Amino acid sequence: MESVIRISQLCKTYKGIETVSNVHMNIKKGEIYGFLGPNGAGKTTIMKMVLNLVKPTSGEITVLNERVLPNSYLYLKNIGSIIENPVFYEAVTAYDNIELHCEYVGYSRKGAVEEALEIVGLNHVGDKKIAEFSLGMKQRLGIARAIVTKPDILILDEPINGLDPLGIKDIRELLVRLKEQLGVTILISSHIVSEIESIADTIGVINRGRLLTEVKMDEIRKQHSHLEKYFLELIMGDDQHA
Ligand SMILES: Nc1ncnc2c1ncn2[C@@H]1O[C@H](COP(=O)(O)OP(=O)(O)OP(=O)(O)O)[C@@H](O)[C@H]1O
Repeated sequence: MESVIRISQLCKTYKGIETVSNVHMNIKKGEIYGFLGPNGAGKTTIMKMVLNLVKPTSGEITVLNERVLPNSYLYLKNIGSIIENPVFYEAVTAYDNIELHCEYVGYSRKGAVEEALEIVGLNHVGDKKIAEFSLGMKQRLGIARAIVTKPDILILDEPINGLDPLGIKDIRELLVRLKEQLGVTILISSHIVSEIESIADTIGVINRGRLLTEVKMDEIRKQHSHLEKYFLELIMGDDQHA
């Protein structure tokens, strides 16, 4: 299957400390790639490098067959993203926030904002100001903003953070729908294994800046009862060698 994001020999050093070390990843078209690792493992840094928000120290990133270079930006039109907590204009309505985003990225399609709000289940509160939104509503709105331009790729950094169990279920179902109905490729990070277990096609596990494994969920299911056990064994085994 075709790779939409290819990462090879990727390294990032901050103040002499290598936080991402020789990482290789292959995210295939139309899959949900669960990017798992403990706090501080390097997930956000890698996602930021894919989005050209952080420049790699060395290595190569290719998105939709285009090499990401320091001044690349056009490829970003194909990607919707949430990195860390989504930030909005608090005094502006949900609808206007998404519309402002569309204007900013130069996207205009009639009904796009309504459609995105509907997909994430916020169509009834489009005229509410963000100041009145709960954390879960903001997370959903972050996804609405990420999908409003109908991107081929979604990069979601811990999008389920702070949601209640029902909210988590909704977002999971939404991501699967986006994959199945729209063929969107999704890279989603988490440090909570159970959030990812039921929806991911492939798992990449990162610890201390190194990718320990990249494996199909089907393979894990064949050999292990739970992803959590597999994940903890990998991380603890790696930490023992530190
Ligand atoms: N701008 C920066 N300057 C210095 N160190 C940084 C910077 N950004 C990240 N780091 C360090 O890089 C490492 C990886 O951080 P990163 O945020 O990528 O991890 P993460 O896997 O996303 O963690 P979490 O699950 O907590 O969000 C951490 O040790 C962090 O302190």
